[in-house]
Amino acid sequence: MPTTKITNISVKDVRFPTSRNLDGSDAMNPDPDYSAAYVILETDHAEGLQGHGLTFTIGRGNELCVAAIQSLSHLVIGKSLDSFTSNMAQFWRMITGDSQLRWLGPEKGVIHLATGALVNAVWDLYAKVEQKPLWKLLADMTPEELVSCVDFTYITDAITPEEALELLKKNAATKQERIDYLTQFGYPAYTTSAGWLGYSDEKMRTLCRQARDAGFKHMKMKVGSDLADDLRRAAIIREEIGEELKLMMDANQKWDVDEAIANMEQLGKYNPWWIEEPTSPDDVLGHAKIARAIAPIKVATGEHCQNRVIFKQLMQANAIGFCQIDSCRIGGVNEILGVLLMAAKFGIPVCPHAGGVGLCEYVQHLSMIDFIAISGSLEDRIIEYVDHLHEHFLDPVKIKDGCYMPPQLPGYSIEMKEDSLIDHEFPDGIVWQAEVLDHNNTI
Ligand SMILES: C[C@H](O)[C@@H](O)[C@@H](O)[C@H](O)C(=O)O
Ligand SMILES: [Mg+2]
Repeated sequence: MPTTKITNISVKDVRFPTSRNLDGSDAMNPDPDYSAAYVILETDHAEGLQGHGLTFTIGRGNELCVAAIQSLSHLVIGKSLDSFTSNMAQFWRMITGDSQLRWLGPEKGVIHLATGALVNAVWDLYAKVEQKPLWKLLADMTPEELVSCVDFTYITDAITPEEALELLKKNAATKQERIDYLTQFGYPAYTTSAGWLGYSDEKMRTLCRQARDAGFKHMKMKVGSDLADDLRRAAIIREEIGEELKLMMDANQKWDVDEAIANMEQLGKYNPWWIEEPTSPDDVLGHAKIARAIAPIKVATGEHCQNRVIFKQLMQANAIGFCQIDSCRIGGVNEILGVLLMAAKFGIPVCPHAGGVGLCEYVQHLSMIDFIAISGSLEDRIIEYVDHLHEHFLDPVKIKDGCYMPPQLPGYSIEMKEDSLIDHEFPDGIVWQAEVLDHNNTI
């Protein structure tokens, strides 16, 4: 088969005016405009295949990610896909190892968000060329092949390639059973759609009822603005969902460590399963202190965890009960696989961060490969689901009875419709031009 060459890259600043309805609002982020720094890898493939990837932001600053992706583009333009896929760990080290760009991180912040978009676009292209959805491409790899995708630099004190191999080999013989299970029942999801901070009590009640009727067994609410308000809203949600559904709380980094402990003492009355991002995402020891103080309520974090090293420390310090990988905050599929392997070794369930734009489409593949080949378990594992913006994707997620059904089309499910990309391009797309008109009319 002829090799596929990456001939060019285009990068787009795509934004959705979600702040209009306060969708996605939380205590730290009251007015997010869900956005994507969106990459298209052009190729010379006979069927015109392209690789698509994005990194998620909440509006202003998306242009910085676009610029960072452009700065990385020389690392892939003119190269063949085979030269990457023949040694995926080396590919990832090459992308994160440009000595001048590395200075901007290393492996954190805007440059790492950009890495996530670019690396994921390469995986999307790889899966399309192989004509498999990404989860299946990974599921069909031997344990040796899967381990060879991971850069173990800085994590060998937590897991070595040999240990990873052993772990994967244990699950290899029974992979098909779990694929069959997913095909029949799907992967369990939880919803955050009802619990955004900016929603009225009435809207929250209606959405709670709808979510319950749709078969969800877990729901997440936002906390962290005002304790009295959090307690009042938690009481309303419990009234609507009853005691048997699991309730999770998300403070989006609002609290100091001791404040988190004190507040959770009171919110504990509503029996939360986890408290998410109780404090700064960089405060490993702070998370550990909170975890010790509020047990059996668990601590969850990860959507702002900057790389595998911080995930490693959170696990080593017994600071988290749930690991919330984010598909494009860290450096894409390769780095995520390293985190999934560490989580499996430490026995910590992975419940990915999703929602935003495209994150549900992405993470379903990651949880599925975790179940099929890595942890081999569904116990205490659920994928976040938010009911926004799926209509913009060519292969949107399919939810059945509160579960994600395995995607079937080749790729990483992240390709957006052409019209959506054009209409939402910032600032010239018609959606943003209409926003400017609205704004001028109201002043
Ligand atoms: C600004 C965003 O909507 C966040 O609130 C969201 O990602 C959230 O933390 C989540 O866990 O879904
Ligand atoms: Mg969160």
